[in-house]
Amino acid sequence: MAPPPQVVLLDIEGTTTDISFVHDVLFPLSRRALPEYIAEHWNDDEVLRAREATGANDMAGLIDHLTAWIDADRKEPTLKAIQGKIWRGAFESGQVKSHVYPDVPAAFERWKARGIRIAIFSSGSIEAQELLFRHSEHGDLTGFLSGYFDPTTAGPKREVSAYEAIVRALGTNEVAFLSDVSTELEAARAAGLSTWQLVRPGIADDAASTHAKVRSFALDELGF
Ligand SMILES: CSCCC(=O)C(=O)COP(=O)(O)O
Ligand SMILES: [Mg+2]
Repeated sequence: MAPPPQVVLLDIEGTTTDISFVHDVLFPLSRRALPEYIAEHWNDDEVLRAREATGANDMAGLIDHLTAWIDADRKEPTLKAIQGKIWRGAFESGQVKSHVYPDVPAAFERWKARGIRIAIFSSGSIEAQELLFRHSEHGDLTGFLSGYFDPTTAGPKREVSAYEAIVRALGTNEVAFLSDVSTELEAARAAGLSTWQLVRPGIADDAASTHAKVRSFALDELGF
C-alpha cells in the first residue's frame, strides 16, 4: 500500500459538499441579494474589480452581467469575491448552515490524528470557503484546516500551474487531491499529485476517467 500523503487537498462542490447545496441554496441566495449589494457597495474594491472585469459602467448593467454569470456557473474571481461577501451575512446570521457530507468531519479527525494536513482548493473565494467550513451542519470545522487556495492565489483549477503553485506553498509534493471533476484531477496529476475522484450519491459514473474512484472519504475506500 502507498504511504499516506502529507497533505490532503480538497475540492468543495461535489467533494466535501453536495452540488445541490451550492446550486440550489448558495447561488440563488447571491442572485437575490445582488442588486442591493451592488447598490450599497458600488465603490468598494470588489465591486470596482467586477466593474472592470465586465466592462459594465452602470448598476443595472453590472447586475445583469453578474446574474448571467451566476446562472451560467461561471467561476469568475470577481463574481466569487462578491458572492463570498454576500454569503457572509447569511452564514453569520444563522440563516444558512452548509452541507458537508458526514464522512468529511470523520476523515478530518482521522487525518489530524495521523498528522496529515488538510487544505482546500475551490473556485469559491477563500472568504467563502472559510465561511462554509465555519458554519457547517457539523459545527465549526475550520480548526482542521491549515490552508485555503482559490484561483486568485493559485490559478485556475484546470491548469497544471495551479497545482505546482500549491505544492510550492505547502512545501511538499506528497499531496493527494480529491475532486469530482476529472479535468481538475488531470491537471493535479500532471503536477505530480496523487488523485482521487469522488463519485457522490446520485452522480453518474465518469466512465472515461482514469483516476481512482471513491464514494466517500471512508478509510476503507481511500486507505488513509
Ligand atoms: C463556499 S465555496 C462556494 C462554492 C462555489 O462558489 C463554487 O464555485 C464551487 O466551486 P468548486 O471549485 O468547489 O467546485
Ligand atoms: Mg467539484
